[in-house]
Amino acid sequence: RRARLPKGTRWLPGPPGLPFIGRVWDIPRQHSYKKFKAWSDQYGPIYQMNIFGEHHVWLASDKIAKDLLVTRSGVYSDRPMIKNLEDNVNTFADVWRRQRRFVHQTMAKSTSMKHLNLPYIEAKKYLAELMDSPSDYQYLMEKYTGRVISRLAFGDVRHYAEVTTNSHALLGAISPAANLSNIIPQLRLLPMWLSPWKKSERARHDREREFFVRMYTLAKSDYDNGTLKESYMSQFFEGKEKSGADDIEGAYIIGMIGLAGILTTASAFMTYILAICLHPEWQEKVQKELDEVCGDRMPEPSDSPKLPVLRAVIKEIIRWRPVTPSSIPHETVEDDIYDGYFIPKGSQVHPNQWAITRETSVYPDPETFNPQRWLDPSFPSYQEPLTQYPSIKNFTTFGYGRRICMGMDLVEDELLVGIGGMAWACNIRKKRDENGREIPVSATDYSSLLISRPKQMDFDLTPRDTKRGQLVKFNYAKALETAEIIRDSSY
Ligand code: HEM
Repeated sequence: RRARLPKGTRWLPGPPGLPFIGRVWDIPRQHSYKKFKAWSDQYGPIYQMNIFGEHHVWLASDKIAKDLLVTRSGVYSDRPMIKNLEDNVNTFADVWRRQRRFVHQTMAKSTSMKHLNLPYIEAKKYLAELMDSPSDYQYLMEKYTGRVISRLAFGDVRHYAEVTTNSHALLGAISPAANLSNIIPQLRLLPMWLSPWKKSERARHDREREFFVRMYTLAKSDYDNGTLKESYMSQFFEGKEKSGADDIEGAYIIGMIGLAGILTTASAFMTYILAICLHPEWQEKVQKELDEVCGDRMPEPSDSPKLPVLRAVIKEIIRWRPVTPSSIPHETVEDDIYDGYFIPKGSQVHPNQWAITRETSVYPDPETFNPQRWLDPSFPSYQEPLTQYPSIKNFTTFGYGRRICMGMDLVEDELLVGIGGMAWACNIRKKRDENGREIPVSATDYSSLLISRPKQMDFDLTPRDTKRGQLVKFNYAKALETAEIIRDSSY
């Protein structure tokens, strides 16, 4: 290693470890991002570590993340191979690289079409179902985001259940906490009969491929018949010649956008419930704002400029509990030198969201859920004008540079009408036991997968008043009657 160090440069600091395996025994399987933050507190906002022969660099500063991943995006925009995934899925990374421009155009078109107003339309169904069955909230939140993305990607809301199942399976496959072979890459060299991971990954991969190809074939036949609705699929068929992608590539690209769009946004919805159980005063503040702006109607995306308090709550949700706290790593395609430190080609660079959202110079008292930090000029994170800020766009929890999340515009609308709709229609609070005592909820009991979410909670959800309860039912019934909303088998 020393021999490769270019003259005049140094290695980054980092926790000392054993040759080859590094410091692997010290990395907890659960919430490892907290340990990586603790090391950045000790070794500085950029540090390195070798793990099983791979070079990792952790970033705990928004400025350094921007210096590297945005300003030097030509070097820092590859994705590391996910060790546990089947080979042909990894080959898919090449397709993604070539087709990113196409995906970008597709998502931009979706934004200009206001996502066919689906976040608003589907929120009518979501709110009606949530009021009917609050304890199914996790399922219903996934169903809401699932129906929206299923319609946008494949032209039909009714594939949401399969998209969701495949998303959960993929999340398990790529999460370090769920698969040892994602931490110890050498495990993938074991033959199939010795490796339970490989066997279950092969089965998962085959199911996913079958689903993607089936969606594609179905959409293609609808497209040929002239019945395919405006969707990412229809845009793909229209631009197929130019994109140069073949059928399988097209199926994968759109399938993957589908999988990216469900569990992420649903996680932020779940944190809203937790945050409001712990800080009911913010529910009241959002309700006051919504009453003034929307009165008797559900909030719509176009209300956004008049709803800074709601946007502050939403932004604080994804700061306080980032959806992908350990981040999604980038990989360097050539050697680089930053501030005199040498970062070799092939380094995996992690902009640790848990650490970056806890930079005390930007977010004083970072563990406290405090939307006020986005509304009050005395906080360093405050930005004006309040008709535009706070905005979740380009926030650190959506990543950086060329690989930044492509779903931000959609997420913005989904959270505004979905969370705004909940605040407009319902009161959420901690459940009480038979003696009227509040049942506590845990502020920290989150899952450890790459997309993190609060564990299932007990809480009370009731209509704010009879009128709003009736309005939610009426809106949904009307949307069904006019076929604005397509019914599904479960409701
Ligand atoms: C709260 C919700 C979401 C969060 C927090 C989130 C976060 C992220 C993050 C951290 C990345 C990696 C960025 C990087 O490597 O620098 C990413 C990538 C991506 N996201 Fe999202 N995401 C969300 C929702 C969505 C939705 C709804 C969609 C699709 C409609 C989507 C589509 C994508 C795609 C396609 C990529 C891959 C970009 C690439 O590798 O080139 N995301 N997202």
